[in-house]
Amino acid sequence: MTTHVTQGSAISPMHSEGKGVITGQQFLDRLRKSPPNLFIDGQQVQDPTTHPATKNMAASLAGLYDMQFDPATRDQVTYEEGGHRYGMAFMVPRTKEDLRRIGESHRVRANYGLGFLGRAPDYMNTNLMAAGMGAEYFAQCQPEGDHKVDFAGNMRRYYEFVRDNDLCLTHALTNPQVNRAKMASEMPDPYIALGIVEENDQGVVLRGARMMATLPIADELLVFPSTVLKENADKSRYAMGFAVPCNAPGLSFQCREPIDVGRPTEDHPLASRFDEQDAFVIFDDVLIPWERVFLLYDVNLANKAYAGTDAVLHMAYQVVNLKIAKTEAFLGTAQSIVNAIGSGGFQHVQSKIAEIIIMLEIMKALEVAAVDGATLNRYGVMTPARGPLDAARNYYPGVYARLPELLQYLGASGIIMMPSKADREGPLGPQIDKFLQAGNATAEERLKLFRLAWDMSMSAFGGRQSLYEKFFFGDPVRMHSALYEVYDSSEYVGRIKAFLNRKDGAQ
Ligand SMILES: Cc1cc2nc3c(=O)[nH]c(=O)nc-3n(C[C@H](O)[C@H](O)[C@H](O)COP(=O)(O)OP(=O)(O)OC[C@H]3O[C@@H](n4cnc5c(N)ncnc54)[C@H](O)[C@@H]3O)c2cc1C
Repeated sequence: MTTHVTQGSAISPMHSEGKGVITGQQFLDRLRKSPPNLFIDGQQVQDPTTHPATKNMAASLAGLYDMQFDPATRDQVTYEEGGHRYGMAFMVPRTKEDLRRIGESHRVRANYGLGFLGRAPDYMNTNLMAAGMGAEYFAQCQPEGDHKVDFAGNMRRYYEFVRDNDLCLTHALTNPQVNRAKMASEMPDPYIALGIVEENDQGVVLRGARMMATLPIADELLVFPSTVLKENADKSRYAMGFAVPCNAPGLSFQCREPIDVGRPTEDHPLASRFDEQDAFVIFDDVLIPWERVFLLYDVNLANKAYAGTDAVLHMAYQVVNLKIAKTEAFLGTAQSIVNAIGSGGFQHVQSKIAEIIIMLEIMKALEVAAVDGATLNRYGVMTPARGPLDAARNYYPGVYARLPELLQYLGASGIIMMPSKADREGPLGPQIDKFLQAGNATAEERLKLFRLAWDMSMSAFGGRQSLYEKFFFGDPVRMHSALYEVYDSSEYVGRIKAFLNRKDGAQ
């Protein structure tokens, strides 16, 4: 591999240029000035704000940033502290009311993308808030060599750095899917999985790859300790937690084939706006300055970091709110289709809409229960209850596939017979207007609606969403196992035992 260690100083020291929220334009300017090292179709993206595959997503992110200044949403998505205004996901909740405010902010921001923007910046921001508050957790770790590092201070300062500059973060947790029967150290090359090459006075040098980073159109990559290490040893070169700018020397993001293929928003209403991209992340001897390192070598600490800081619960709280917004979008679209073609009188149609309502109400109830059962954690952070959030993040991936399926059942041929905007404006326009009108809408309105349903459920965009919902919070199989491991059912086991041994009047 090429050595970039000598160029390591290219990563500037962390300092806060700003103090709080930025506008969409400021976000775009920053992205243009320091573009992430993205590769698409064999070429490096010079400017993600103008590249055809990324410019619309960059513009959509800018729209999210602008919500922080829009009088209609400003107070919902930002908060004030010490004379500065910050994004709401950075707020440290001290009360249940604070948690409710944060939840509302998550939903307002999620509605902007109808819940289809999986990794809007709030996801990582809320992770950092919890990690920053739980920074003490990282004080337990020390590097191998002579370098004494204040990991806890680094974590805390990094949270403040991201908050103060209103940065957009992506993250990458899993190692390449080369051979899941083997440990990272047993691969054909010890640096297929991301590993530590050396420590030096400037920082730590990393080599290898990570499998997936959604939203690589970002300022920084966070590799927060993950729970996927299989190493048996207490110490491992594969255990780490750090952050790095997405334009760091030696760091590359190999993006998947774009889903935004340049069609008008009327034709591809979601893909043309919210192709957040997924990238394979390659580290070619990347130097991570010490101030950006949070944990090294300690497998046990790495594996338990999400739980040890409660970051997982705050992230799951963002997720449950996001999924509420997404389910509401499915319900709104499904009901609009039914209204459009006049099928609402059929009993099985009502039953299909009812299925969506039930999913939505379950998710809403779990959100309420998570706040209701919230408690202050050992770092003084009001933390949503684990039980309802575990239920939500295990429930939703299991039922999600039914949502696009229901749209297909309700829309039937309408979801495929959708002439494009160009067709509508072409020679057959008058016929399209006549034959493809809806019971309650013009052909234009009807086609826009059905194209949205198609992008939700059948297009390349919809297909990726189906995969995303299965895996974005982890492998559902292992998540179920984890739930089995942590859930305390001893009270109920005891009750059954007592019942079996009960001596009562019945014979
Ligand atoms: C669209 C999309 C976006 C994503 N975005 C991100 C992101 O932004 N950041 C990020 O870090 N990750 C992201 N992920 C990755 C996600 O975290 C993983 O997909 C998930 O953790 C599963 O890991 P894997 O994909 O490597 O699957 P694998 O671990 O390779 O699993 C493949 C199959 O083997 C089975 N399997 C493998 N090992 C075991 C085992 N030990 N026990 C039982 N079964 C096993 C699995 O059940 C599955 O059926 C994304 C994934 C997708 C699909």
